[in-house]
Amino acid sequence: MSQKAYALLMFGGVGARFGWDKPKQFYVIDEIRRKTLLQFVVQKFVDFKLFDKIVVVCPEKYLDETKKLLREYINLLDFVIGGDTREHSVWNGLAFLENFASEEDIVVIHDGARPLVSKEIVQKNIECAKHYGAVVTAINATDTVSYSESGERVDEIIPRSKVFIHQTPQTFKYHIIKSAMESCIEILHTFTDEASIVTAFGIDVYYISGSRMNIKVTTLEDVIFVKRHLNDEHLD
Ligand SMILES: C[C@](O)(CO)[C@H](O)COP(=O)(O)O
Repeated sequence: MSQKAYALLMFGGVGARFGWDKPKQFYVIDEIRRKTLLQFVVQKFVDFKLFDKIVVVCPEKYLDETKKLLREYINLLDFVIGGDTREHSVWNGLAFLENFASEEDIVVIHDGARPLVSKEIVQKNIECAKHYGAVVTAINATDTVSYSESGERVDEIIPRSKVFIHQTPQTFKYHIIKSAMESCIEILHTFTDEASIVTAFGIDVYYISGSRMNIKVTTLEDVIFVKRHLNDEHLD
């Protein structure tokens, strides 16, 4: 039986930390091709040609604008309204997939705010999730990392070789992510990613090597980094 692959592209947030009057997905990050973050990421996932379905999760308030910007690919996409937190948005995406997905199908969850992810990383996620059931893209910490209860002074140094920074995609067999989220539905808001939920559910999550280029656009400085990279790429 061939396993299908579904992408959940998370544009559910309103970008409070971004400091702009609209959510960051509407910011033009590719000035040469005049593409917003939203258009850039969706086009990338469409071009990968790895998915049976691509689901765009976005805030209700911006659904019309999102659809308008993506009209070029509208027949290739499905749209789901996000929830109050990231994990509620993912849950809404999974609930939508219930109509299509089989237990063993693969769900690739990706932050809409990570435009520089490569096809290789996404492919590796799908391959490894077929084998392991649950994988997270991650990189090693290269700075020294400490733990602090108060946030004012260092309590403990954590050996950095043992610290992994989670990125996306995070990829799972449908039944694993669905059962894991169901099991903690009341406390979804306490989690910041899906790997944490699946780990809390007692299922092993395996690392896929990420990339330092796969940054999450959180602030306007991050946008400058991405824009510069895309401009350089265009000049090459
Ligand atoms: C999922 C994530 O990218 C893993 O590092 C991160 O937790 C997303 O955080 P955000 O608060 O949705 O930006």
